[in-house]
Amino acid sequence: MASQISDKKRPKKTKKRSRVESVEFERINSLNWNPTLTEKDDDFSFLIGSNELEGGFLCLEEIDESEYNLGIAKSTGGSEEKGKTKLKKQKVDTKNEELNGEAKGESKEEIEEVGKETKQKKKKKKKKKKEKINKNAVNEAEGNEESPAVTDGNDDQEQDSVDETEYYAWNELRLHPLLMKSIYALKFKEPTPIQKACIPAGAHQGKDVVGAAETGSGKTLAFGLPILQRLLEEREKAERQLPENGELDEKVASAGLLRALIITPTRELALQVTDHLKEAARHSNFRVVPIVGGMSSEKQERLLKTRPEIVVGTPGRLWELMSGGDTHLVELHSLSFFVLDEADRMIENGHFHELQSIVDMLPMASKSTDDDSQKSQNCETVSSVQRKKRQTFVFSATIALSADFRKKLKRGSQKSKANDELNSIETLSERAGMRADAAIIDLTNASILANKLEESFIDCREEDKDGYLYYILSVHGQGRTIVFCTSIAALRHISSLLRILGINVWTLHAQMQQRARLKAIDRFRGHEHGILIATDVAARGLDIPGVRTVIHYQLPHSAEVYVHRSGRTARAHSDGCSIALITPNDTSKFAALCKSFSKDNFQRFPLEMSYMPEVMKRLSLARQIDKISRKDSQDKAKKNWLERSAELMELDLEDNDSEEERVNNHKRKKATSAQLTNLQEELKSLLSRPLQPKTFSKRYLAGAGVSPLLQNQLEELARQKSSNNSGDVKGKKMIVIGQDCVEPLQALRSAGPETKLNLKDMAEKRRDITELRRKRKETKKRLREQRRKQKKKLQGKE
Ligand SMILES: Nc1ncnc2c1ncn2[C@@H]1O[C@H](COP(=O)(O)OP(=O)(O)OP(=O)(O)O)[C@@H](O)[C@H]1O
Repeated sequence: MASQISDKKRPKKTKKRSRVESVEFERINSLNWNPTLTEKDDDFSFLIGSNELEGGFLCLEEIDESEYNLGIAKSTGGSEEKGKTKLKKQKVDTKNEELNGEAKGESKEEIEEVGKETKQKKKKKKKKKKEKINKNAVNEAEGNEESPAVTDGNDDQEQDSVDETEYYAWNELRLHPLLMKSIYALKFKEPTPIQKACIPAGAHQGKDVVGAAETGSGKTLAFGLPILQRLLEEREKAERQLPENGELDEKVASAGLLRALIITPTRELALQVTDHLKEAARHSNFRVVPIVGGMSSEKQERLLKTRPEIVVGTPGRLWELMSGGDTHLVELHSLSFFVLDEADRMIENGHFHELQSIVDMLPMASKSTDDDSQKSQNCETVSSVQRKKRQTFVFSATIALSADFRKKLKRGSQKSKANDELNSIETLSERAGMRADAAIIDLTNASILANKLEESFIDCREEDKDGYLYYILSVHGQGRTIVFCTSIAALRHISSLLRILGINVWTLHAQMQQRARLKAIDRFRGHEHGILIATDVAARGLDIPGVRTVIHYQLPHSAEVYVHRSGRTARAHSDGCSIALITPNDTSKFAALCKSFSKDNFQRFPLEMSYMPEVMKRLSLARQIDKISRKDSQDKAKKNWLERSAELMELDLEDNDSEEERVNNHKRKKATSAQLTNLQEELKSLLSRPLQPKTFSKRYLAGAGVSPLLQNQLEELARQKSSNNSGDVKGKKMIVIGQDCVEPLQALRSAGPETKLNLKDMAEKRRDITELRRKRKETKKRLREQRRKQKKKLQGKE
């Protein structure tokens, strides 16, 4: 009886405890940054810059937030506690059941039976949970559902199945258990080298960090985990200092403050970093919100009203809201972390205006000068005690390309903000308040490029580029491929050609509306063998798993962009390859690129030239179709424009053509249309066959584009045929050799060393040729001079 009474009481106690915990969490959540967490109290000033790098020319079209996981986060507070309470309740219930069993005098067998049932139930629950996770993953991949920043309590059960010993490599980094839980969920068995190096400095020593490491090496978590770690430590410290009466100091209990501001150069990157941090913060209740152009300011303001601790944004929209006086964004006194991701991109020409303005909004760290107080006028006035020491993190894969950068940082020169332009990475870091003792972690190797990246090139004439591109995509079209162009015109040209050739491609460039940009990425991400044709807007930061190949259709203007473009493949622990299409005009640019990566050898991409006649035949048809279609749409657009203009001016358009001209026009149109139909049909028939090398024998069905399914069907057909003609006559037998679409990396690896091109040799040859030309020129000059003198002599004699 006594036990029955206590059973009834226990759940109530749990509820009460959970309520207390929830209040505590709210209080801790609202606490300010604890300045004692940093090691020293040195003065530092903060100057940062940002700029809307991609957004200036885009329409600020509204996008459906929920579609892209940008919905206003529901208050996550409490779900963790709920989970815990639920779990505790389960434990209590199980205990009670056991106790009940004993109290009721049930036999051991009966108790065991109950135990078995509970186990079975647990198993079923686990299975359901697994199914749910899979479903969520699919939904997320399709962009259907918002991914929760915080999981439900069931994660506790999931964690039970984690073998923590597999994650021992993380132990030395002493991360908070809630962060480790996220790492288990992410299945990151060990920290990447940049994470290993940055976490102790950023999280435990409270240092500023300049981090440079190859593309895809996990830099986001290298700054993300220290931020979350310190916020969690701070929260726990405050929890320990909770006044005994449990009453909250009203000032301290003010709603969530902005603690970390992360600036990225592109919108897509901001959204990606947000997602990544949400995953890492899923157990710790911190809210991460993206603030980017391309969605309505009102919606962003609504997002900010939820008072997220971490904001990730692009400079343009951030500055727009800050200068508009958004309360959450201007309360910068609470800011403890300022991050510049892809920092070197931030300072590129014409992009730093907003960045500079944001920097100037940041209150100075601890010096309370007149200037400071003036600078922070726009911010909420706070006591000097509340002034926080900010940590500054500056990250990129290509920082180290700025030769003097490290030297200057080590000198610790700290210039004033006044009159400084944010035109170099050095100035940017100084203005961002980088302290002299900042940890400078440069893990880039001499070549800067990702370790597992294999690079290659194809040297070709300008007019053959399209053919080689089509060849690579159809003969080696395995895995995801990104084709980079420097101009939107080139992007439009090749995407149109490839579509005519029956290759499905998605495009991404800065003149697209934001919705379309995100959709293109989503679709590309969702297709195992997808092809994305992109400008350099996609060069930085985009983390799409399974990108196997990067093709440089046009060479980029700088070595940095080449590194970032190529870095879309060979990310994390995967490998990948890049192929650059080099025309004679590009050779010197390419040689300069190789020089900046300290590379002598570059591999030539292996080509099976017997495919090329067929490739060129198809391409020629596609070009003709493209030309006719373009002309047609241009004519239509011109006609529409004329009609619209006339309508606006209330004028009547007169047709001045004579009858004869009209008839001729009509005939021309008809002929063009017939020509178009013929070309399309011809191409269709070519495309219906697999792309075959010239040496193709009718007895063998082979070629690129034979899918495994088609190959199976054809093999089956061949078997049927041969069994029907059991008295097989020579020549009638058909053999199917499916062209196993070999992915470019595989082709490159099996190509052998003879395809290597020695750039040193190339450079020497070029030097020899230049020298030869110079000598020839000099000889010519000398001969001309001699002839002139002889002529003069002869004239003098006469
Ligand atoms: N410790 C880890 N173990 C395995 N994978 C990881 C780890 N940390 C991060 N990753 C994964 O590696 C991929 C690349 O990470 P991230 O985007 O942070 O790289 P990055 O260095 O910022 O690249 P970039 O320079 O191109 O922006 C991501 O998919 C991320 O989930």
